[in-house]
Amino acid sequence: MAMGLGVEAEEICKAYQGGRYEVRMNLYPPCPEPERVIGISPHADNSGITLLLECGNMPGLQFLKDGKWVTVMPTDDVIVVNIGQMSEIMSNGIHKAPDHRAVVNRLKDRMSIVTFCYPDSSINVGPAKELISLGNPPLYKTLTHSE
Ligand SMILES: O=C(O)CCC(=O)C(=O)O
Ligand SMILES: [Fe+2]
Repeated sequence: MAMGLGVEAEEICKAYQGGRYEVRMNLYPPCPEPERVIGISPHADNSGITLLLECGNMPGLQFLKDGKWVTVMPTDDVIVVNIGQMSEIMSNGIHKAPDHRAVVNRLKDRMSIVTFCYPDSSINVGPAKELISLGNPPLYKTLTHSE
């Protein structure tokens, strides 16, 4: 990601050296009235990146794209990599932390295993200095992950 942005990788890596990984397992039981229920409400992750495994070939994960919910079809041996808000800040908005949600279905259980990669909670994270110039002001505050 640093290479793609043309910024110093060391700065970004430093923030993750004392970082934290959090694993969450979500289980969505089948629901007789799925259209009246939401599995996880729309949100953006506050991680740096999120690694998401959809288990059991049951779709449910949706991302908001151009105002429409788009389903991510589970694919064998594939991990979905999602951008979190801390990366949106570091990239000064070039990488977006997209809104997503999970819906339920009436047929069977769905499970996802999600790993959130967080920067060091006490390190200051702000837009990378290489991305800031007179014409490109910082669009985000510099803050720590706990803030
Ligand atoms: O279960 C899913 O596919 C989405 C889970 C999710 O977005 C989350 O745990 O933050
Ligand atoms: Fe999420």
